[in-house]
Amino acid sequence: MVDGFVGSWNEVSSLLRFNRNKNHNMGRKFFIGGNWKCNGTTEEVKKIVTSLNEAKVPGEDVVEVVVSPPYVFLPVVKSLLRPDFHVSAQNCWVRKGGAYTGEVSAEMLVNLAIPWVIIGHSERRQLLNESNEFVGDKVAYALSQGLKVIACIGETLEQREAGTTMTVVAEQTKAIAAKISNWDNVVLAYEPVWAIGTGKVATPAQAQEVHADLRKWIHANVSAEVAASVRIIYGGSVNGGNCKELAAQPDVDGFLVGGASLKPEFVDIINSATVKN
Ligand SMILES: O=C(CO)COP(=O)(O)O
Repeated sequence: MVDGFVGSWNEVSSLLRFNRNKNHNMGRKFFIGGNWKCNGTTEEVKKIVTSLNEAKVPGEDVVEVVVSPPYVFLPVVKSLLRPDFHVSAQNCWVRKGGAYTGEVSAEMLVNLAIPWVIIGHSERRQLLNESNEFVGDKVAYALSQGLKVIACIGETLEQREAGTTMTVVAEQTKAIAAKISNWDNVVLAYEPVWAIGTGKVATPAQAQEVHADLRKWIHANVSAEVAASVRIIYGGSVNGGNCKELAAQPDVDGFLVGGASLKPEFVDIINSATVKN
């Protein structure tokens, strides 16, 4: 009797889980990040916020929207932005603040109630020599302070042409996995370097292939649970024209958008979340 009850409860709960997953893409809410990079004046930033505030987009139950202005504009954007959208910093320091001229600490972001931070963007990896290990340390420290992290990975054109894409992104992910034990507040952004700012977007098949392989890697090296639940978003020349086809890929859980996040087409990209429903 007890066994029968346990059995049927397991059946019911797995059925519930199945239905929930079927409707919501394994429970992974679509995520749209707008990385404004090193762009904007106060006036321009206010204009972008005004147009975002007027935009018609699906509710927070369907899509999570996070915009990432430069540090100096974080307070103004946060104060003006609609409450269903959130803000992110583009970087933070690897440990507690102190004598680190020019840096901004995770504690400061928390103090300003900035919930998200981008870490390991390829522009920082390339231009500022941020290593896999340094990125892993930064992700771990930011999480330890209560921030949510968009952790970026991705291969260069040379590495793709040499057939090492998966090795490269697995190494980058491994360096993060080595430093953290809880992935609940991590979104992984796969951003092939050759696609960033080049207009050369990955094909939906290319993006899907890497995302699916990454999920398999996480399944084997982290856990089945994290593999099923972690959101893997794509970044690199996403625009209003190509977002729907990319969004339709089963392992693409959203986008990290650069150039197009400064333009009205960002709203179309947010609306591509409806492809999943
Ligand atoms: O780097 C990116 C987002 O972080 C992508 O930039 P683009 O969308 O301009 O290619």
